[in-house]
Amino acid sequence: MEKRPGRLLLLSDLSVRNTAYEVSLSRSLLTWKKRLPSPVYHPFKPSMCRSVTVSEIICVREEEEENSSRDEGSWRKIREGHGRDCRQAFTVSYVERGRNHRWRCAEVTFVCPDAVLCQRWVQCIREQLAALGCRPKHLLVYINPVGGKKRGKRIYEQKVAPLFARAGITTHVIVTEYANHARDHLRTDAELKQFDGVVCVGGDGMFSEIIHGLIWRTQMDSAVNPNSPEEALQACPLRIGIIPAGSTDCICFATVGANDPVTSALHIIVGDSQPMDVCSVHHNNTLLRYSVSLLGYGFFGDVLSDSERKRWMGPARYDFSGLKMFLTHHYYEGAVAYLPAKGIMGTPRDKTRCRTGCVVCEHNGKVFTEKGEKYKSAESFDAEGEEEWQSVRGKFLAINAASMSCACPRTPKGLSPAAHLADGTTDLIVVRKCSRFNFLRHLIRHTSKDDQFDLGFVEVHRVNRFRFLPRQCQSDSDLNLRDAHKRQIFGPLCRDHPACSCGPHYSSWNCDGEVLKHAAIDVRVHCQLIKLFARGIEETTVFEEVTNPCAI
Ligand SMILES: Nc1ncnc2c1ncn2[C@@H]1O[C@H](COP(=O)(O)OP(=O)(O)OP(=O)(O)O)[C@@H](O)[C@H]1O
Repeated sequence: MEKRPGRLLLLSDLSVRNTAYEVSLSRSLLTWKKRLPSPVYHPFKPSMCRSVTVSEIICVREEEEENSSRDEGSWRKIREGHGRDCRQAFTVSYVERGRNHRWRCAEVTFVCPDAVLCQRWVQCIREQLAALGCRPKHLLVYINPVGGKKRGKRIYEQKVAPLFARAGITTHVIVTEYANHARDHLRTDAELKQFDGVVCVGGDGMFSEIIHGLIWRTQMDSAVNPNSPEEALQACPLRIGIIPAGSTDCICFATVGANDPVTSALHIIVGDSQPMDVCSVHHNNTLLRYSVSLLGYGFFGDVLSDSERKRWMGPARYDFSGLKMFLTHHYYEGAVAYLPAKGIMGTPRDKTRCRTGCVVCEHNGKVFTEKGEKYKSAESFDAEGEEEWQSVRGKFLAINAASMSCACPRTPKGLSPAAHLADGTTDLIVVRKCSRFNFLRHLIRHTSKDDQFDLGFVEVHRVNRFRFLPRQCQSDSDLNLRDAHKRQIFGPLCRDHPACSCGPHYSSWNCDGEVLKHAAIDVRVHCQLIKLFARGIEETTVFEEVTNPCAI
């Protein structure tokens, strides 16, 4: 109903840079059309007609137009006609889409024939913005001053704070003083009721701190035990914004489509909301960590552990450790048990991609909300779920669980191209022991059009939950990977021959870039546990980018 052209709230002849425009406002759109001297219609000429959705207007402000040289001509006539300068103008700041999912704050100033009309326009636009309801007014901001190139504070002060101020958002800013400062503050001290959202300025490590603090706090406030893998966790009420300022900003890239502070700030201002699944990772009824992107054992676990020891190399350490781990070709024995996701839309090998307004996430989100009640108690979960567990045993080069596509500039398709941000599942990818050549084929396919899962030694399953137990882990509670790493120091050259008893028995789990200290883990997906100030990656059409056509 709202988008019908008949529901115009205002329609006036105003001028933009001395040119006459017909300007209209409905509940959903602000449109300005050039008044043409000839009736010839030019639908593809960008300057003919512009429109911006009201939900993407950042703010409106009144201007007292000054009589500058560029404003000569028609303006002077108005003044002469009225005997005094009564012109009024208002400026609308709005979101303008650039290339590669980047957003910018654009402005257009409309000059009105009189002050009363100007005030009517300003008031009407403000009323529409106030009615949106989803926009944050007060935010809690954590800045990591040492993340990435140590530019977090400057990025926030120069690029983000002025936009928040313009949009009328107030903030409480905390510059962190030590690792886990933000997490601990959120867990205990933060007065969360005061805020409409939490913003982190930093990289993936900083985002991880925020979700660990927020999820923990939400469970404490709801009397849910986060250490029990059987408990259905309570969804966090506050949305999280990420201003990318780290050396790895994968979560921001996956949810916004760009690593750009201004784009992220604008998604926060317009009050976007993107739900996201979170995996809880437990060991022996103790919570180890939460994960939103990748859990990797074997290859990706080894690359992370090795690269952590080579931090002095900078970002090149990932390439170095990746090559080293490919050449050493470790494999590990163990068993994976998993619960396949049932009754859902989508498979890990279909062609769908998780994009803004994803129907798979919406459908599966509903399915899991309805199923949620059944999983609330351990008894009902076991009784119903036990017979559906399936398992894979053997020797593996890699076991990965991708809760999102994990696309990044290095692997544009991602580890699991069809994985979804908020469908309540994770894609469990099992790469069995194979030759180096075959493993290379699998890795290379991440960067080509070929299906990386279409290989005999690779399995992929969309699951709700999985458990991993490494071989020789009879009493897994004692398994401490620090001992396994010590062994690696003494036997780095002979990995493929267990007979030498010099190869490592265990790899370690890479949990969103952090090394887990236990190999035996129990992972459960919590559907849409958190929400971000984002909207997923938008499908862009050439038409939209070039013309911004008028929608009325
Ligand atoms: N004031 C601080 N001093 C030291 N460490 C901090 C501080 N604030 C946050 N941290 C920690 O810094 C780590 C890295 O932060 P962040 O993710 O923002 O940057 P990054 O450069 O992308 O990191 P990395 O490359 O290590 O993933 C986080 O794990 C966080 O816990």
